[in-house]
Amino acid sequence: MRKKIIAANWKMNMTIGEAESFLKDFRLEIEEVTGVEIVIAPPFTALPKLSELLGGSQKVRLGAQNFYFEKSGAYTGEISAAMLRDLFVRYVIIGHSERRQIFGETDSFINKKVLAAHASELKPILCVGETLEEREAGKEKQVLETQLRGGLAGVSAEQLVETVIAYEPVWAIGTGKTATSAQAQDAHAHVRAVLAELTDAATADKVRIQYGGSVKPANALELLSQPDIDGALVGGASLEARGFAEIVKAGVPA
Ligand SMILES: O=C(CO)COP(=O)(O)O
Repeated sequence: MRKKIIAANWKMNMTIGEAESFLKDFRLEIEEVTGVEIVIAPPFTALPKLSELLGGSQKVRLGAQNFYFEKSGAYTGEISAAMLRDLFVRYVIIGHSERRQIFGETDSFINKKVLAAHASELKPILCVGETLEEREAGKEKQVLETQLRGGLAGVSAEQLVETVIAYEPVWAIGTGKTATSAQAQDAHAHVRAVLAELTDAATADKVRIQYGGSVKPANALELLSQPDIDGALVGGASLEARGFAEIVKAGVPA
């Protein structure tokens, strides 16, 4: 069985002080929780403090929201995989729709990051998802397939098992509109079918596929009960310790 993975994507929120106080409250809330993997992806500035406070905790892993695929050099404003590894970061979010839309990231650029992450022992959380126009035109499956094939080009079966896919329909991000559990399950099953085509069914069966887009304590259990939904990538609702802890608890095996 795939262990659920619940990740907080704090986006451009949380000062160091706010992150510290979140972690203090959150750890109390999840003291009894087992059987679920928890990831927090704060802004870069809060990573050193959280890394120090977590001290290599197995219970809460650190993620980054971005990085650049080159090893070092003249890339003003960028952060490398080795810099993240210095802070014991395990996961990195790649290809979030905000990076695709606002910062113009393409599938081939995203693919370079996925390959560089694996080469540096960072586990990618590769985000895919269609816009409202694409869904209304009935193209969502085609869009997912293009993003997956492009983003995962050259990724081996062993690496795919260490990759998390996040299905985030763009129309559900920050809008309060969640995909219904049936819509999400349908998309996740399609993602898994594409992964099976890229490798084989046994490999695809091991890959964890998160849902993201207005996940809240009130809808987490229903979403996480679907057969192909193996976790959540949570934005807004991950900024509050108790609410995020409730979502984490929805991922604990029954
Ligand atoms: O983009 C998301 C997580 O990466 C989802 O954001 P919201 O949970 O705020 O809709």
